[in-house]
Amino acid sequence: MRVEGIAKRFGALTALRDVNLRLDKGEVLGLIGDNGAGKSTLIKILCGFHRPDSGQIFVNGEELVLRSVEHARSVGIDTVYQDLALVNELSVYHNMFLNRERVRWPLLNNRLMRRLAKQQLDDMGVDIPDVSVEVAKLSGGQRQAIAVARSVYSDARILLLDEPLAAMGAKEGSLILDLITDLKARGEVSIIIIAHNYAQVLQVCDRVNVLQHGAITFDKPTSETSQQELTDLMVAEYRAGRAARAANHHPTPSPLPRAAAATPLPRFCVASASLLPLFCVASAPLLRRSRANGRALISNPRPFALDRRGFP
Ligand SMILES: Nc1ncnc2c1ncn2[C@@H]1O[C@H](COP(=O)(O)OP(=O)(O)OP(=O)(O)O)[C@@H](O)[C@H]1O
Repeated sequence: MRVEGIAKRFGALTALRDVNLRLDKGEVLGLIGDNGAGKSTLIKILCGFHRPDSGQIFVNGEELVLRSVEHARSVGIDTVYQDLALVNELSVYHNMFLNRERVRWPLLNNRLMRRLAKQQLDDMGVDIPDVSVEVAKLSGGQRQAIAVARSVYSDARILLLDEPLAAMGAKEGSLILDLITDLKARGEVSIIIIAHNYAQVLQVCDRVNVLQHGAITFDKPTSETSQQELTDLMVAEYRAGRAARAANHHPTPSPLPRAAAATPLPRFCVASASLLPLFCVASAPLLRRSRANGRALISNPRPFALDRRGFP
């Protein structure tokens, strides 16, 4: 896959400015970048969810104008999102064949789907003893593995993994890393992985790209870079961003007193305040009378008089 000059704006915000990227056959490419750098936006463009404002995508040398996620799938580009798009209430095998169910007319061929799902998961080294169990009962790592296996067995040739290792413990994470290593060894699928853990990126990827300011600013084989270099890049980016924000920031000491001093009191406030003594004097007799009535009622409680309809 080759991506040239991809740009994407959301209103006034430029998410991607000029992205150029290549993914070789059978390669695992790590895509890293700060929060909000545009990584997910790029993945969503590559899987047909967003239309880019400009730029081109080529697969096997041919330009592709992706119309939808289904269109991207039909040409072999599939995505595993952070939320995995699994149906918790369905079994593992039903999820594996979601949208491409095997049918023995007029019924679902559950037996065949069960057998194939078990076989496919075993092939990929994913250990799920019972594929009839509901997906909701599995661990995060197992669920992620099912989502990946589903994409691989739906004939995806390009797999886009949006933070597949996020929020996973060491054991679950290593299940996915093993799975990706396995896929890499087969060489049939090319993979882009978004990840924030540089150690894992270096462990599993062939090459790493850094997305900054809406463009790819760093492209190296993982064998030629290190966790330190990637961390330094990100820290430098963070410091540059903070310095830019500080340069644009005009400090205002305690905004409330300043605003109060700067803004004159509205005229109606001044008028109401000056009328307050007059109001107190005028309402004093009324107040005295109502207090007297209250005292009289307390000392001599009277039952309510009821009218003819029985209302007080
Ligand atoms: N649908 C949208 N509408 C408006 N703005 C969006 C939309 N999607 C993304 N953005 C904005 O585009 C920018 C890039 O977002 P994106 O999610 O691609 O970043 P990211 O690099 O994946 O971040 P993270 O690592 O935090 O997931 C952000 O400023 C985000 O707020």
